[in-house]
Amino acid sequence: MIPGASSFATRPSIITPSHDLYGPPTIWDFLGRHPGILTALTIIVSILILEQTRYRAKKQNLPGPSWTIPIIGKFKDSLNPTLEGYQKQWDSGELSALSVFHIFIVIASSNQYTRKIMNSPSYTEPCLVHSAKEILERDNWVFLTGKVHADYRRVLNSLFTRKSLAIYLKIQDGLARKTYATWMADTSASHASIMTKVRDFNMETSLRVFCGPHIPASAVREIAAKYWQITKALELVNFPLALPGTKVYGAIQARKVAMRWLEDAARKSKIAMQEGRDVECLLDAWVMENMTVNDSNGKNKRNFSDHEMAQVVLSFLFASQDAMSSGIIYMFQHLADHPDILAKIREEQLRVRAGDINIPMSLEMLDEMPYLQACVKESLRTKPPVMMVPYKAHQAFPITADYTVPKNSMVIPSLYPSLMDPKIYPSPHEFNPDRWLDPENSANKNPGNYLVFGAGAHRCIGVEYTTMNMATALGVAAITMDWDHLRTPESDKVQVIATIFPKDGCLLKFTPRST
Ligand code: HEM
Repeated sequence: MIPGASSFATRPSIITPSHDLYGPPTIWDFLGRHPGILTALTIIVSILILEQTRYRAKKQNLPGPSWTIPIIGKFKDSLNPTLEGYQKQWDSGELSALSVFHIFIVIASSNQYTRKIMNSPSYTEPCLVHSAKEILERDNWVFLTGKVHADYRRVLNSLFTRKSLAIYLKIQDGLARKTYATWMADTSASHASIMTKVRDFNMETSLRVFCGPHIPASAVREIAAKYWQITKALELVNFPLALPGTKVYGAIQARKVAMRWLEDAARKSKIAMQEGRDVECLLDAWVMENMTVNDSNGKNKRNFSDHEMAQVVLSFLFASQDAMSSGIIYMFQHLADHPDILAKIREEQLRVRAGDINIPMSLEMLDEMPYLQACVKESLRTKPPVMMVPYKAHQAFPITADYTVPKNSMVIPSLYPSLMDPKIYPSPHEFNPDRWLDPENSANKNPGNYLVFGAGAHRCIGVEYTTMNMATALGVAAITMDWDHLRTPESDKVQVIATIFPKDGCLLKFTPRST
């Protein structure tokens, strides 16, 4: 008897199969005849087991799925994010875990851990969404960290001084009036989604504030039209390769178009300032700032190239286009749904303007409009355009005594739960600007919960700019227009596209203000 034959009789051999003797061919017979396939399968199975083992080792006791979908992980969910999905994740724990395309992700929901992530630069740094480096280019200043970041940011802070803001405010006021006139002139439209209207309005405002007369109207239209490609690519994790047909590829093409115009604007701004023309926009303010610094202190000369200046403007567009559009859309929706609050805004507007609705908004006037400012603050709190900010742990980060975020993981502070904390903001979903008017209110007593603009070294550089722009857009709207909201079952549902928008697109009808 052949040694081992008895075992062959009970278990078909993968070495010497005999169909006649042992019944129909099995998978083992097949693999026995194709050892290459067997090896490949063994390798794949080992990789999959390793993937699960590594995921579980990183996750430890954190809430989250106990195994990850091979290779893609939660990629499908990240393609179609919903507020409900995020809420489920936040509800699962102060820290929770998941994995997408082998990227291990820790999500923080509590105010304590959220702030800790944003204030621990020795362990963490912002990484924005996965596609951001492809879209903005890797050498964009927003990816700097530590001292180089702080130094660069100091230069950019000088573009948001009160003197510069006053120049931008004039542009914002003028464009709001011009834009609203076209919205009201459109008598054909009954209630219609304001998504595109507001995005175009916001893009024109941004580009005129940033580039002034140095960018032609055709370029503003072209960038506005192409920018949607960038918005669409802002998913937490994208398909890893920027191949033609992918969203990231489309976004890169849009960036190239925008950068050509922005570089051209930087070049023209330098010429205009050298010719002694007035400062009319952010680029002009920057060029003048450089010229002044260079005159008084030749040693610390830092001349920014057209490309660098264009990259900064692109980073501002990137940071503001979706967030500001979301903020303005929700502001219109909130005020349409709260006519009593809109009436108080109007009363304040007329009082500060001494009845003259044609006076352009100024910083001094804004200072005298606390109710308007409270409405902007509350609108951003109840519908924060940015709900989470992706960071990366550049080294193992002991976030709690029991858990260390592994090096190179994504670690995501969530802003939304802090802004909805019922202990700080009773009836958190209620749009209640009054909570900001009483200095003793828990909202004012706990500024650390107001995370609309983030916290720490990378806190939004455009906070004052944003507040001023939104207040102007709303103040001018309140005195020049009436707007009616067609509420639908989707009005209060949230659609997540980079930021958040009402699911029905916010259906409004604008008419000239009758009184
Ligand atoms: C409603 C409007 C806006 C919201 C809700 C918003 C929110 C945010 C948030 C949450 C961050 C991340 C902060 C962090 O990591 O701690 C951020 C960063 C940033 N924002 Fe805004 N933002 C808005 C408008 C703007 C505007 C208008 C500009 C430019 C004019 C701007 C420029 C930036 C920049 C450059 C950063 C990165 C700062 C850095 O890394 O140093 N943002 N913003």
